[in-house]
Amino acid sequence: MTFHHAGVIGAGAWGTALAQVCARAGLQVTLQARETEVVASINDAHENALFLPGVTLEPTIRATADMSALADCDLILAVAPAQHLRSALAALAPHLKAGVPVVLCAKGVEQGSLKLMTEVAAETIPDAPIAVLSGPSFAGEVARGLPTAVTLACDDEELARVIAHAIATPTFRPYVAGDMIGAEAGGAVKNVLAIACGVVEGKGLGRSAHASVITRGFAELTRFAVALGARAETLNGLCGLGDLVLTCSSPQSRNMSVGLALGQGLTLEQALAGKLSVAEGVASAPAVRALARKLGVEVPICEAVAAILDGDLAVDAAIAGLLSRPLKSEGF
Ligand SMILES: NC(=O)C1=CN([C@@H]2O[C@H](COP(=O)(O)OP(=O)(O)OC[C@H]3O[C@@H](n4cnc5c(N)ncnc54)[C@H](OP(=O)(O)O)[C@@H]3O)[C@@H](O)[C@H]2O)C=CC1
Ligand SMILES: O=C(CO)COP(=O)(O)O
Repeated sequence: MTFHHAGVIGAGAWGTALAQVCARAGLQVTLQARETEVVASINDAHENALFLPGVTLEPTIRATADMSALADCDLILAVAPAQHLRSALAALAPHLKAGVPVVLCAKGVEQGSLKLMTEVAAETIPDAPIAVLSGPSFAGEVARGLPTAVTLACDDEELARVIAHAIATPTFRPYVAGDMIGAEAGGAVKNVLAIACGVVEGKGLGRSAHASVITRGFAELTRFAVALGARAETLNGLCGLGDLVLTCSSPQSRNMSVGLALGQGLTLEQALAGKLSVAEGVASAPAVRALARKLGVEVPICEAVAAILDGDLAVDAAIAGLLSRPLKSEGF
């Protein structure tokens, strides 16, 4: 199987960056956006002025508002945010040819249903071969051609390899893996943990606290993913540890910047005011909390983040609560 024409759903920052990657990898690219101004900006000025300003896009990328324009694609990358993936895939379904693989790129858990993105895809496009792309990748960096490596997970190893080769460039290295649940759980939970790290930063709690939250957060993330059916080793890779370290370490992360604002005393409403872009951890935190409770897994940092976002727990009380938990073991 070889691919020639990639369709990208969602022209936010990441969809646009992935369209850029695919174009650089030599694929014909059709990028579907909902806003006509985004379509015009990409087609006329080769820039996504709304979601990824300042990056010159490959001139071969064609944007469209019309989902039916993806009917000729032999590979689809679904990059709508997690809370909109269901409606985006439902809109794609009538235009999706049999056998065309769909790569899920959103990082989140669906609120209400508490479903992972692969479960949403199983309900909306049940016959499509599915893969998951996740890992440390700030859209702006990737779109500018700065190097990174990501996880491309799929049940079908051969398909994972073919997709990885089709979208790889000298600066974008997909590593294949067989564990889709691990890849998507890693991406969803690291966003919640990045909010926690932002709070640590905003409160000025220091580098040691920051490293402790990343490490205990990683334990939490792995526990949660394994309870969902993931393999722990997947979380040691780019889609787990790799993305956690990136997102928890830079205010370039929308999730970390929300946490920073909360730590500095802003309300959630103030932290999100005027922002077009998504901080997926805000919607995923309550879903991760609910799913963890259902699975009987302890996720104290995610619980604290969800309670802060709900307005049920003040930041200082959340910090005091985490610090006063019974002492634990790292293993004997
Ligand atoms: N930005 C990044 O660095 C990275 C982001 N991701 C993940 O990619 C996903 C998309 O994020 P990103 O591209 O950054 O998004 P942005 O915040 O840049 O853009 C917002 C996106 O939301 C979409 N959107 C808003 N409302 C709706 C709606 N009602 N229905 C469908 N789509 C809607 C927009 O679609 P439209 O264009 O059609 O308006 C646009 O794609 C997220 O899950 C994110 O975690 C993963 C790796 C890196
Ligand atoms: O997923 C990302 C990097 O891998 C982007 O993180 P933010 O959504 O927090 O900006």
